Amino acid sequence: MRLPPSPPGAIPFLAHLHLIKKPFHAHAVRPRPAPRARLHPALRLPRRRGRDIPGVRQGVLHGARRDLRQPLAAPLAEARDLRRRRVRHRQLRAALARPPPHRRGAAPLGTPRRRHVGRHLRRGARHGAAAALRDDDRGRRRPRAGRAEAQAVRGLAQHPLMEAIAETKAVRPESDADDDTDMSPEAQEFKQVIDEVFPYVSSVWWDYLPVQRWFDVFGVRNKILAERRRMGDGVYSEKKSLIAVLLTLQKLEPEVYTDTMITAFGSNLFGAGTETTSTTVEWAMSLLLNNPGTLEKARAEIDAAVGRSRLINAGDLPRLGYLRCIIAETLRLYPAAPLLLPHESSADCKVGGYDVPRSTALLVNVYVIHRDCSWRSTALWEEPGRFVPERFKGGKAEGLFVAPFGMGRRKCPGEALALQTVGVALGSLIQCFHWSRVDGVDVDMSEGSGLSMPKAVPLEALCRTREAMYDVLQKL
Ligand code: HEM
Repeated sequence: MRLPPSPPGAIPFLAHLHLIKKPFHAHAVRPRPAPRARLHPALRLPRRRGRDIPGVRQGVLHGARRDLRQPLAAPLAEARDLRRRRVRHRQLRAALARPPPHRRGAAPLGTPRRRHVGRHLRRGARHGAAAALRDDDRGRRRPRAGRAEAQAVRGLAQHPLMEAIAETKAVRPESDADDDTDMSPEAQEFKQVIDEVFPYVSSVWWDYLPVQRWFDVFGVRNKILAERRRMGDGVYSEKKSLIAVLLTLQKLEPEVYTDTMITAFGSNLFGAGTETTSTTVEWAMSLLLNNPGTLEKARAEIDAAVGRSRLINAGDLPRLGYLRCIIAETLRLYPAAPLLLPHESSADCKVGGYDVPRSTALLVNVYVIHRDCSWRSTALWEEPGRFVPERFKGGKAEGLFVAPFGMGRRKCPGEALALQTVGVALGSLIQCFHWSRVDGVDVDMSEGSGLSMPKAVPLEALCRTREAMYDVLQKL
């Protein structure tokens, strides 16, 4: 068996665990691979679930891309949940859980049931995004004059999701408005849960210490149980939210669409969709603030395609090619899930010419792949560290590997909604406000650690309403 090479330094019990540094995607996976290496060396980690198989927790590079693109019914696509034991079915399984029944192997891709659900999800998402971005709501969420903080940007991106999934308002009604927050109490509560729990569930070594099976090392289990109790049994609505759609399907197939499944699916979507989307908007705004020329170009495009007499909406996005390039370039440089979700081989297989035994945990490091310039002798990305949206113009990046939403059967089901939400949120910010950096200092672009690769230093910027948009905003 030709196992991927391992770096030196493994010690008993911990294997390579002590070598892992934060943020994981940027450090642990770069133990200097040989030039043109097809696969990063594999880190060995403590045994999982008592099986005598070393966990390979590693970024897969270069040649491995082909293997990963092959029919992903392949063993690697399985991604069995690594944390099933601890984060139980009902709440807060977030993106870490097994897929809901219609996304599991039992219902093969393309079966009528899967297509049916997919169609409803997309329709529900469109409905939610459209409703959420109704002009009257958006006006209240605009950053106040002066300083805009990451929180305001997040609220803007979060709203369509909350609306699409549960018809839950993210914005406080005018009558209840106070000066501290625009968020509705439900939105605040949800945000609090995400903020509290995400740093824990994204911990890397928590997964791998056998001792955590007996002790709740970080108090995570208790936290999740407490939050589950607090959140109750889910939010139901008669309107066409995703949850309402699933409840309709429940009537047709009650054994599949159980209450438990719907509750878990709802929290999965919330968990997987909010931070990723809002983080992407925050990274994009940060990049634009550091590249004012690009910001101006995007604004000119919006002015030409949308005008100044109304706000941008989702229907405008197909005509805003440059804005879409900005989003693609942001996701290339700062993919919200830099290691995708953990995949696990369900059978022995080969990746990049190496044998990968069954039950090996495999992390695909798209962060590194997206910044790779050394595949074969041809440069993959020119100046990969630079923000150049033009590289996506006119399909120029076609054939290059960009997979911020993953690939195969476990690919992100929220991709269309995410691109729409990010597009409208970012487009509105560009269209309505003049932006500048605080004290003229470059926005700090360091990456923090966490499942959705947050910024280490939350974005703070100065904004001023554009005169040309003043009337439009006044009428909201
Ligand atoms: C910019 C925003 C987003 C990014 C970058 C993103 C990225 C990803 C990635 C990389 C995966 C794992 C794919 C893999 O392992 O191959 C994933 C899974 C998932 N995403 Fe997203 N996502 C985003 C937004 C959303 C939204 C808006 C939703 C839902 C409303 C969503 C729902 C999910 C779910 C449920 C999964 C788990 C799928 C499964 O386990 O089969 N995501 N996402």
